[in-house]
Amino acid sequence: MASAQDQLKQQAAQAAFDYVKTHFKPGSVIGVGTGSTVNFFIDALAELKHDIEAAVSSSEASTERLKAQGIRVVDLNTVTEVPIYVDGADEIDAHLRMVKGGGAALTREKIIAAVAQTFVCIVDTSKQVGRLGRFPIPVEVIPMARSYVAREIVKLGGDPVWREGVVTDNGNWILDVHNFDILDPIHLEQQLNNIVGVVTNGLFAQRGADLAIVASANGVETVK
Ligand SMILES: O=C[C@H](O)[C@H](O)[C@H](O)COP(=O)(O)O
Repeated sequence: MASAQDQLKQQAAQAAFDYVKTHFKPGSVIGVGTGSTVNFFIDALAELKHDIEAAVSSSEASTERLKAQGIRVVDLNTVTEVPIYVDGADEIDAHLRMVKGGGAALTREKIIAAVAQTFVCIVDTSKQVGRLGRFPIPVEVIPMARSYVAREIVKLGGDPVWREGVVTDNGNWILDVHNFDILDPIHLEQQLNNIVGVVTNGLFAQRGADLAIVASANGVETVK
């Protein structure tokens, strides 16, 4: 039997599917993120496979799952518009700023989010926070820069831990940064990006979500 949290993830995913069904223009490309919540969304999306021109995907795992559902996946370079992007998050605040990358897909997620017109974030209520940073901030680094980047992060007040053994879809490594006291997420996002050797970081504050679909025991709520 599915856990209570999985049931909430599935409810958020189903509500996102309903949103897509209402707002999606047949023949356009949909952006699809990564993670256990998105997996429920991909499974629901199969129903629309004849209307969807194609999907762009933020990970090899999601690409495989989309293809298994009969949904074509195309290279983002062949696409100029992504009207809707659906993805999960590890944390989301009231301003719809997020922490992402628990599944190491942050860089491709940030790229699709940058292209997308509407970012729909799907979460269960456990991901809602007053202030970002309880979940460690993932930072994707070029492997040879790992130690240097870690030292620079310590100067910013964080405690980086190498996610040893994990290689991203881009061939890079992840540092998970604990104990940041995040008063200004946009500023920290920029500071982390300014460290040489950082590919990107899991703070999605400059470009947050446009819409959050949050499932809790009281039902599904849409936050704009
Ligand atoms: O890298 C992974 C992504 O940012 C996910 O969207 C995030 O980790 C949430 O995943 P889940 O839905 O499995 O909690």
